[in-house]
Amino acid sequence: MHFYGTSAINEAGHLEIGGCDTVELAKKYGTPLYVYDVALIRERARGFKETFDRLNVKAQVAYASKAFSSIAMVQLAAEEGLSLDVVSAGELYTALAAGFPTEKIHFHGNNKSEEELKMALEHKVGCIVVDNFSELSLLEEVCSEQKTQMSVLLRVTPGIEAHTHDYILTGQEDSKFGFDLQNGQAEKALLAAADSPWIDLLGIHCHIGSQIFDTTGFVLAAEKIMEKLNEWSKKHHFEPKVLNLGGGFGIRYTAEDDPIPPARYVEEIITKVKEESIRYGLEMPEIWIEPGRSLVGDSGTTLYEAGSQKDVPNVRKYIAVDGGMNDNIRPALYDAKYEAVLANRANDPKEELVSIAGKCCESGDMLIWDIHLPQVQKGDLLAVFCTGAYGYSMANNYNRIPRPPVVFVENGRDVLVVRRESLKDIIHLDMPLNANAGNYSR
Ligand SMILES: Cc1ncc(COP(=O)(O)O)c(C=O)c1O
Ligand SMILES: N[C@@H](CCCC[NH3+])C(=O)O
Repeated sequence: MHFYGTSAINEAGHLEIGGCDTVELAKKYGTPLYVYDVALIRERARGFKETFDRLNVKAQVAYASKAFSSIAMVQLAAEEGLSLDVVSAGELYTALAAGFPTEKIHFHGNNKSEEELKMALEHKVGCIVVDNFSELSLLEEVCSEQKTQMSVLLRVTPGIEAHTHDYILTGQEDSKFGFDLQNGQAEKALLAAADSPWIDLLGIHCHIGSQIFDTTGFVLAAEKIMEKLNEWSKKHHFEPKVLNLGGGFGIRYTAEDDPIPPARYVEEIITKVKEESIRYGLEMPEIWIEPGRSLVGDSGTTLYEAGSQKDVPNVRKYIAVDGGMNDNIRPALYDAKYEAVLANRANDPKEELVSIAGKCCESGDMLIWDIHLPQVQKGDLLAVFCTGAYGYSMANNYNRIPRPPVVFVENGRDVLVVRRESLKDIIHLDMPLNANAGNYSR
């Protein structure tokens, strides 16, 4: 068993996280339940920041809140001195509700609405990452209407095929994101932005994809961008203050994953940008990054109760749990792999090979195919590791299943930070068609 952060087996043979017994947590909050190891999030955040400090580079580490956004999570990011990447009015609203310093918010998205841009301006976010020409003109309109200048990064697509799942690749030429660096679009956007009295062009942004295990793609992207920046400095006297190289740093989900330490990504990116700045005689820009998964991914564990079982002789044994693709759609969406243990019998020998199914009406609703576990009994507690990123944030109510609560644990204390959705919550947006609405309160 691989232990993440503060996870360990206690004297009772139970999995504990943050000094809290997961069996007790399950009793107190019910299952399914997301448990976040706060100390591990802090350690990851500090690791990134210390690397920049050690290398003496001006930087911002922005937490990509799409990985897991909640008021408490955003407040934790603020406590750790992180900036924040938001992609929608909803993520921005969460940040505002959390009292996050708005000048440290970076607003992303490939189809921001006029309302979203107005909201960003009204709350004076730190910068808007402009994705395409339509957005550039819409932003100009909104800024000129409100007589407000806005700081901007231009998102470019460098034409890099990083090695990861196709659905989470973003740096390749054929992508819905960003201005193409090679075909002249990015340069056109640069000129348009530089020409606008309403836009303060801070620099360039690039994000090549997610769950990437080596530094080659990042280094190549930095190299390609620096080459263009050299060209643009000569042709257009443009030198960026900021170079944002996005997130995407891979983490360990299973024994098959062998990620490099987060600091290595940062070190290699910085080394490349420094080298290229010296080579071209350019000022070293501030380096911004926006990790999501590598900040919160391995700090999250989901607890489930084992329920019904189905044995298909000579084929496989299915163990169904009380959650599934509602709270973790990644296996269905990306064929993502996870490790798990029986949290109430963590020392018991592994005796059988089983597959963990969810409770949705979908054959693809599987959490884990083929895992060795002790003989699972109804009522056992299954802990699935590494569900901290893109678990809760992509959770859904398919089959009208309420979303689980989220608990933060640290130093033996547990704090409920997102409550469980109730059946009332499930129907609270519904409008009855006639008076026969039944007796259930809404
Ligand atoms: C623009 C942008 N920045 C940052 C991230 C965070 O990526 P990750 O969670 O892989 O670090 C993403 C998601 O892939 C993204 O699209
Ligand atoms: N949601 C994805 C990654 C995409 C991240 C956002 N660009 C995942 O779970 O791996």
